[in-house]
Amino acid sequence: MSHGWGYGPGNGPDTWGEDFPIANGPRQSPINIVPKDAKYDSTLKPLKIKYDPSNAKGILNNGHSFQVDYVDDSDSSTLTGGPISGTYRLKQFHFHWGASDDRGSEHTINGIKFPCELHLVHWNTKYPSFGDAASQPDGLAVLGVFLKIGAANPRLQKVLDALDAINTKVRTNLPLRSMQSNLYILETNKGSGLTRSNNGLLLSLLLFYPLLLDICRESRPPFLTLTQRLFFLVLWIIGTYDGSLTTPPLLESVTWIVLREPISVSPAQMAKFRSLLFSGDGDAPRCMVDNYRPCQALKGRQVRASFK
Ligand SMILES: NS(=O)(=O)/N=C1/NCCO1
Ligand SMILES: [Zn+2]
Repeated sequence: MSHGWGYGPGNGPDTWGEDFPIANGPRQSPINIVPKDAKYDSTLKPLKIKYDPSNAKGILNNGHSFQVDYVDDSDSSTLTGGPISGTYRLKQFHFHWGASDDRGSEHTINGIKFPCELHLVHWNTKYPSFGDAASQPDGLAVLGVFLKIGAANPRLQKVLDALDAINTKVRTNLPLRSMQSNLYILETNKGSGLTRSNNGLLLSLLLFYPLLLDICRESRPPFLTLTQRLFFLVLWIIGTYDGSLTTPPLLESVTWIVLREPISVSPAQMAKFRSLLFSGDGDAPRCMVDNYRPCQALKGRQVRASFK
């Protein structure tokens, strides 16, 4: 039985070009980001993230990573601004990580690897579906967030708590009922009049909360109300560029938006990621680690940044 693509010695990233020749294409991902070579682009608009936790529909182990899938039949969870035009809907998020803390991220910064990288995958609503968008040069936008070793991330823990139920590769989504209430990070300050219904900036995934709150603290002019401060939330982009999916079919349809600020993950939480298996029930167990593609050639592409 021919094994599909994976991260092992016989089916890893250096073999993907056999079935997916685009692996050697002109805009492959990930890449090494060299901040001093990135071009500061003052025209980059503020990134606007709006996620509705009730859109989360399931979590699954797909044999390459685990992902949380979102209902994407409306514009209730979207990404706008930054380098993209129009509205992109959240489809799913997933992670890439290493067998040890010295590796695991797909993008690198000055050659430095992080232990883990979060990808939030969005599709351009100018196309009828994710599948249609995925074959278009401006079809997808993926937000990349690095995870760095530090304090345990209580909000990340809510996601990791679900992993015991998807330890092996499965084909179906595990309902997320128990997690939905926790998937949201922040009840924005009710006193500020920002409520679930009317707040377009309801903060996004639990994974961003500490990040956004810190940015809010750093960037907020003291005289502004929380409401106004929220609109000053700035997510610094360390690198945005035209790239591809980093997993087969490696389609060159992704606008990558890699954030500068990492979020924290504890060693114990990293151990939880590493407790997953690539293998399915009944197969010889193979630990799900090192599920990252190495950096690809830049091939003349310009990487832009939202800060000097
Ligand atoms: N790592 S990645 O580029 O986000 N890859 C994928 N594949 C399907 C959706 O996102
Ligand atoms: Zn990914």
